[in-house]
Amino acid sequence: MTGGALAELHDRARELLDPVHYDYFAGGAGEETALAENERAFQRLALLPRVLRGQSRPATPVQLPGARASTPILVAPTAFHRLAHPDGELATARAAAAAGTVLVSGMAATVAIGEVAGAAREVDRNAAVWFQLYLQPDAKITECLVRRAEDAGCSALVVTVDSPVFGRHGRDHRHGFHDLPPGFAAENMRDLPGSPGVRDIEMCQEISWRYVEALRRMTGLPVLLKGILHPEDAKIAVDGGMAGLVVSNHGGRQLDVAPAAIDALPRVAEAVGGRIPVLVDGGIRRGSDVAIALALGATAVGVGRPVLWGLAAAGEAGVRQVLETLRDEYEHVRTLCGGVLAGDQVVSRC
Ligand SMILES: Cc1cc2nc3c(=O)[nH]c(=O)nc-3n(C[C@H](O)[C@H](O)[C@H](O)COP(=O)(O)O)c2cc1C
Ligand SMILES: O=C(O)C(=O)c1ccccc1
Repeated sequence: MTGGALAELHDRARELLDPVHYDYFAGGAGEETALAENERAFQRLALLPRVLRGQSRPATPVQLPGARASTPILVAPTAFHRLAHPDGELATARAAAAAGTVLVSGMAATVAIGEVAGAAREVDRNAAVWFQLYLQPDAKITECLVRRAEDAGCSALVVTVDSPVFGRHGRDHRHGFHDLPPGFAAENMRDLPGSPGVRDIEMCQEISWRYVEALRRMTGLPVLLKGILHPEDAKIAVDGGMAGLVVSNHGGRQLDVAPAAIDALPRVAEAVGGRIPVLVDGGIRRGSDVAIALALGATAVGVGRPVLWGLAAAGEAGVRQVLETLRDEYEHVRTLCGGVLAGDQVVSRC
């Protein structure tokens, strides 16, 4: 459940969306424990403000791989935006560019990456768009997707590594929702080598670090790994030349017994030791969640479902409202905290 200032947009989205599509966006894996924990974990945390620090006005830009964002609040990759709004990923891209932040556009987008990146650049010619992908068992397919992202002008790749198999989403199963309705397609998967039409996205449990290394050699783009929770995996990623990590349990849509992303962040940040940026997503619903994540060592955060609610409620303007609200709240909280956010300011409410 979305609390705070974004609750109304969530309610509006729920009213407007087909209930099957609403449940696809809202739902999680298994008993939805990881999904609920992502939000609950933030409620268990509080921030100790520092005082009398003679602050300057808050400016909160962040340097990220291939992007300088004006806020540390990114759009996380989510699938099938045209199910939320007819403009789909084009609207999301325009809103992210207007907010001066990075859109991570998904491999499972319903608009092709070239058009998505083009829409962002029409708003701001320096807009940064990253491309999220799942490594495919056939390296030729992965390589073709990488070239499409490069040709589109994407400035980084985000490889999602928490999905050796598809998550089991009970709500989708109960609705019999397994495929996009007619008229919608995962447009990045169209006309790939050896497959006429739209190819299925494959999850493959044989994918290993060797595939990541092959990808790194395939492209000059920075590569981030998304879905890291274990500190040892974070160390392997740093040693393997990754440009960044996203601590994430995939919004509670993969391993249901996974911890909340924010609870996994401190150990990952410690293992990385500042060598590369560490991002986190899952359960970010208000500005104070952003502040807590940054205090615990994140460089930036990703926002998934709230962006979908904004998109469903009001298209581009709705996504802009989500990003602007989170930014405004975050800057306010940061100022009240004395303009600093460090690990020693985070305390438990329990
Ligand atoms: C409907 C939906 C689709 C998603 N699709 C993808 C995807 O294609 N690739 C991916 O890496 N993550 C995907 N995610 C996970 C998000 O990138 C992100 O990890 C998650 O939504 C963050 O949690 P939040 O929704 O609580 O903000 C999806 C999430 C949702 C809700
Ligand atoms: O729904 C998801 O969470 C997701 O990651 C996904 C993966 C492939 C196709 C569509 C969505």
